[in-house]
Amino acid sequence: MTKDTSSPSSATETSIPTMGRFPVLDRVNYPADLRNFSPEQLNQLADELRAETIDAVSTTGGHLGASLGVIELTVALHAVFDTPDDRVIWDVGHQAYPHKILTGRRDRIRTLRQPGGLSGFTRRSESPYDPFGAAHSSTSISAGLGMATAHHLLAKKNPAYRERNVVAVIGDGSISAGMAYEAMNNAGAADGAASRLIVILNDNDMSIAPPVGAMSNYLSKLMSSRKFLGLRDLAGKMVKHLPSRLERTAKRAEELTRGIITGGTLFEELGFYYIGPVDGHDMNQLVPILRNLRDAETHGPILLHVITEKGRGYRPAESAGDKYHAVTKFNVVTGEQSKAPAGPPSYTAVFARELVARAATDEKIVAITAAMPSGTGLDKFAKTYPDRFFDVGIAEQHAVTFAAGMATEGFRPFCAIYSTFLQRAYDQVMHDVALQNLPVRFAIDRAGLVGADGATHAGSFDLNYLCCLPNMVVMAPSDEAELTHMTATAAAHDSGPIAFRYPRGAGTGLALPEQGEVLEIGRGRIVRQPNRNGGGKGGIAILSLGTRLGESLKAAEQLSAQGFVVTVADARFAKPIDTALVEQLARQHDVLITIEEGAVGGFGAQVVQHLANTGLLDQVRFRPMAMPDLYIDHNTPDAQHEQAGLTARHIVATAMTALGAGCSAAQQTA
Ligand SMILES: Cc1ncc(C[n+]2csc(CCOP(=O)(O)OP(=O)(O)O)c2C)c(N)n1
Ligand SMILES: CC(=O)[C@@H](O)[C@H](O)COP(=O)(O)O
Ligand SMILES: [Mg+2]
Repeated sequence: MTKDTSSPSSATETSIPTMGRFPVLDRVNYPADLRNFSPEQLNQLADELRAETIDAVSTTGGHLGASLGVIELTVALHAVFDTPDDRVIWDVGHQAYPHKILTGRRDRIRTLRQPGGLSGFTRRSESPYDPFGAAHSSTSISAGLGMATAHHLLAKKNPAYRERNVVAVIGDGSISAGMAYEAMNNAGAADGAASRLIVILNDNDMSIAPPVGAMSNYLSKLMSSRKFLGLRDLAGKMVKHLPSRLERTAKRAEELTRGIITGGTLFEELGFYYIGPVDGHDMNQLVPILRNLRDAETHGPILLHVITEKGRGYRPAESAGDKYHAVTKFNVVTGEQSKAPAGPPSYTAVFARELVARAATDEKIVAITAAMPSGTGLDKFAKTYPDRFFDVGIAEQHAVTFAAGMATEGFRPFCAIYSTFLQRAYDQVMHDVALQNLPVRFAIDRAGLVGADGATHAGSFDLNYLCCLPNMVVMAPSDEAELTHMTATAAAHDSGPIAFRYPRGAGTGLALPEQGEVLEIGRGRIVRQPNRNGGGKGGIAILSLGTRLGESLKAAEQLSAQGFVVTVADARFAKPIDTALVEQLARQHDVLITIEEGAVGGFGAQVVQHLANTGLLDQVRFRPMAMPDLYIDHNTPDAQHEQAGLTARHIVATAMTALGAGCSAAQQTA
């Protein structure tokens, strides 16, 4: 997967360079504009929409491959369904760029993922055509069933109410998650409530990496064992009155009694009416099929299985291993993506390097990812130790409990999951790991603010949800050398669960140690010790957790240039905190600032609790700095840190304000 390292342009640059080049697309501002198009016009619209999507993403970067795979489906859905009254829900939402273009957002499509611009995912506040916001996967069927049920209740009360069609489009990768099955389990038995729910399984045989698991194998078999449904087959299968659930169950019971196995699909067994597979790029099939579904007087939940190709219609994407899942800005003609200037290795790479090195001498180390092998760096581990690497699919909950199971048998599992996606597995972390004190190692990537993916992907809450769990050890490296040490520490920590969180992107560039050292649990370090020139107490202490240490040191320089005594310490551990260090800093300084890249209630809360319990809170002006109580939108990471108030400037201001509340002469002793 390619990383987006391009610097975003301003969201106010909203020119439409392709205007005039696309005569059919130019006529469409909203879906209503295309509903009377002829089949030829719809096909041409799809071609133009594809070209427009490619052109736009070439200037912004983003999730291109998935969008290219659903161009025809997007046009067909908006041509057939009465959106936004009929609801179309895009699972994950990373494939919704063409949908955005057709739903009144073409003039802003070149602001995608840029500061102040369109989100890279669906978002309710952006458009009525986005009935459900997403970015985390596998939510669409549940949300769709909820909407369908709500409409059903309204229709029951008011016979004049038109029950809306609800279409949930979910990918073959996303349907591996438990939530999708929970939803199907519910929908398949929901009787009338799910009667206008249509699930479209967009099967492109790709996740971010090639898909894994039995479900993926099953879909491949389903695909290869059946030819594409043509219109003639469909005529037989789809009549105006689709068989009711009761009729289907009766037919199935009768067939089973007679010993006939009709090859019913898993979806049929779950109570869905399965239609497919269908060529998802053939508009001339898609439109009549969708019309038929729309017009059917009764139907139960339906699963329409469409086969598509990720990256379709753009050769560089079609031939790329990752199908251009996520790209930087690129040259449309060559497909060449802009490269980040050579810089220090990413935190992800540093973690992977140390884990691979540790695994060489420790055969109990195993590594687990939930469908993010390249994003977590575990693809490197997989290459070296394929037997000890497990990609469990988009299934974070399962990943955690699977790791717990391995830990019970004496293995040393490293569960590498992005902070935001680990939220999915919280009960598993608590109930299956922490409560049983099992030594699962959580390598938590993308901690803190992540840039263009925005609030849905920010790793804001892991410190909060982990630090409150008994038995859990929580670390955060301040640089990549520290990450090496923490990886080693986690490997050596057999007495219970341990987590370490690190950010997206490049490290500081410092030389890496040959090998990580095992750190003493709960011990921080002082990294800047002021010269008190024989003076005693006073000044400012900054206790930083994680990679805000650089900003803390900058702030210290600025404050000491103004004559203040400043100590800077690297907490290393958010839990257990280094109580001796905290007490020392509180006793020796007038102001104690903590800083962390996480929501209020994480590391700072641990420190304040200790200060309060020891009475030290009454003796020091304590100022915890954490993220503000809001969701920070997509932007450059620097701008996000600025908005979060977590830069050197903010630390200085915090210190000055605290000092202004009663600055003593002792503080000026530097
Ligand atoms: C809960 C969760 N875990 C992981 C991800 C990261 N992720 C985003 S898209 C994606 C692959 C989705 O595959 P699929 O549904 O088949 O869609 P495609 O990209 O193939 O169109 C993954 C793993 C996520 N968004 N949400
Ligand atoms: C859509 C999605 O969830 C992923 O593709 C995500 O955008 C990856 O983020 P990174 O680029 O940080 O790996
Ligand atoms: Mg897919």
